[in-house]
Amino acid sequence: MGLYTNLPDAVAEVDVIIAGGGTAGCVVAARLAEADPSLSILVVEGGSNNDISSIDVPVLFLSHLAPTGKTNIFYAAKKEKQLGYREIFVPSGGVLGGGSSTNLMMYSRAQRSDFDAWKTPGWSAEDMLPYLRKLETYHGPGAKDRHGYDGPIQVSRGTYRAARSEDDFISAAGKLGYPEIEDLQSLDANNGVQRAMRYISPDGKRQDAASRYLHPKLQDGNHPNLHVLLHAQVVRVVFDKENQRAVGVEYRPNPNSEWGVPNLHPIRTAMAKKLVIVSSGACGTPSVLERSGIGSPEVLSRANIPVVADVPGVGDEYEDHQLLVYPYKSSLNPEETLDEIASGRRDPEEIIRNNDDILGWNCQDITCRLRPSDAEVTALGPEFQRSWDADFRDNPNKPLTLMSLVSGFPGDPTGVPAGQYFAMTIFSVYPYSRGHLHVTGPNIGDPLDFETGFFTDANDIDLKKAMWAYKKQREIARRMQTYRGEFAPGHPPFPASSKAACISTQGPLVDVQDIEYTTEDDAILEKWLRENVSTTWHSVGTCKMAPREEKGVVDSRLRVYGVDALRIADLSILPHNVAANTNNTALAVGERAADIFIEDLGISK
Ligand SMILES: Cc1cc2nc3c(=O)[nH]c(=O)nc-3n(C[C@H](O)[C@H](O)[C@H](O)COP(=O)(O)OP(=O)(O)OC[C@H]3O[C@@H](n4cnc5c(N)ncnc54)[C@H](O)[C@@H]3O)c2cc1C
Repeated sequence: MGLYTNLPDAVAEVDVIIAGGGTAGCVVAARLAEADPSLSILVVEGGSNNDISSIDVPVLFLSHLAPTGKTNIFYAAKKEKQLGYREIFVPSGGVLGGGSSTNLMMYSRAQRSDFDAWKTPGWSAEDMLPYLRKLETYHGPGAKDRHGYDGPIQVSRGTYRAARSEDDFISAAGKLGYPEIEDLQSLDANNGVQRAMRYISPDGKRQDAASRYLHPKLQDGNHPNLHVLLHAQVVRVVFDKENQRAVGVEYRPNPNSEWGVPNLHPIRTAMAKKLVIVSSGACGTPSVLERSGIGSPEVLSRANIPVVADVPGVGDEYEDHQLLVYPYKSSLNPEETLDEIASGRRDPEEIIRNNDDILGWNCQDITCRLRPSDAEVTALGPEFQRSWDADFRDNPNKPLTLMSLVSGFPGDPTGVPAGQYFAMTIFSVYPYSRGHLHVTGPNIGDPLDFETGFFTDANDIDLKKAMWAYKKQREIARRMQTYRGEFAPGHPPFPASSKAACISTQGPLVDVQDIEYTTEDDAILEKWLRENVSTTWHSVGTCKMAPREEKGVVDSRLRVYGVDALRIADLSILPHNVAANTNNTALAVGERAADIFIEDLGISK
């Protein structure tokens, strides 16, 4: 099997190198190997293999978010004034399979108008639908022509669901005018709620890109030219003497890898005869490019890196969906939430030994796409109304926010009273705020100049979206039969005299009317949002597919401007954001990219 931690000399020169074996990287590697088994391919992945039980077993997903964990890379942003001078740490997949191996397994597809808004030949929704179908074996409801039924990734409800929470949420959302939609992932449906589908097989296994695309090819004996080097971080791309053509990569052992052997060897080089494809994710790819001399001359000069190609868009316009999470006390039973397992009251080893159905659960039972009513838009003020009129009003395909129901306390349970909780997670899509992510020196260990930019947009439109979403999710929660009040430390500290104050209740609320928030309450909410907004782990757009003069880094065939034989395939290329959790778009980018590279390499399929 072509998995290495130390590269044999025979593999030090291949046809194609893929720098990063994440979601998109695994798809590209497997599809290229499938198209031409004689093509020699080397994936250079910074992290370990994905053969870890917390990856395979869905219910253990929270372990990947522990800051001490080794399965994610935590990209540290600087303190940002508008966020109460907080430093945000943005986790991103850091093992073979990337985010698909460490994520929360929510199945969520971009909207039709998201792809169309890219305005890029070959990437419209109609162009992308065949790839969205090709990647999946779908076990859910909906129109047959929208889904795939023989692809590598199984999409199902998994082996477990909290049916009472689902029904309760759907009934409460219905009272506020949001209907249940059986397939909210059809590209066209919007403004409703869905019983969640997941990247979990019907028998309860995580469906990550490494397990489903790459390993089968590594193990089937028919792809001897497919190789994967683990625990190896790509420092930079190597060019020919004229600095025009990418001919390889320099890499070093990952000193942070729990499984790697630090300082095993110095920086080494692997050579590529045909293509170098960078697929290190939206947080990793811009740094690889900048260390290679591709980027803004000002950024490169500050970092003491000679310019190979002047491409000013690299690392600019960083975007992420902006997450807020709100916990509630509930009357749910222990088997209906994650709380017993997450708090250690139930031993995970025991449920693994018993092969309990709960193993195949990600605790996210509902997903929603929501838009505000006209009156709610107006109430958010004239600037918000202008943004809405310009960007949303006439496009009913675009939601303002995505929301999920989590069956359990959504974080570190330390200090949280024993009990059963549920939570609403909300992220506003299409943020107006932008950040950046640049290197500050030529070495891989040099600190990053990274700002998320959350809530920096003109007129605070992103903040107003979050204010609307806070009020909306709370009204849904208050109409649920299992609601027993807010878990106060997870909500803004409204004073006891306010109608918005957090409460405890012994039973469900009756005759629920919407909370009226005063100007003082809104100020408290705004401050709280600034001090608590965080990453949704959906980084995109740092090496856009757009014209170079519009901060683009790659063209529609994913060719990096200014050099030859260098491509990008990951979520850094998104020209505009998507109203979805981003794994599906990463898989689809991988599929589309693979087809482009197969054509460019002259491989006939
Ligand atoms: C905690 C978490 C929860 C999420 N939950 C969901 C969800 O429920 N549903 C959903 O749809 N999406 C979710 N996502 C988002 C989704 O997983 C990502 O958007 C997707 O994985 C991005 O794919 P990518 O190919 O662009 O990059 P990645 O999958 O991040 O792959 C990048 C790869 O490059 C490697 N790498 C980085 N730098 C280097 C280097 N210098 N040298 C070598 N290798 C390098 C990394 O180790 C990684 O394997 C979540 C993400 C995270 C992190």
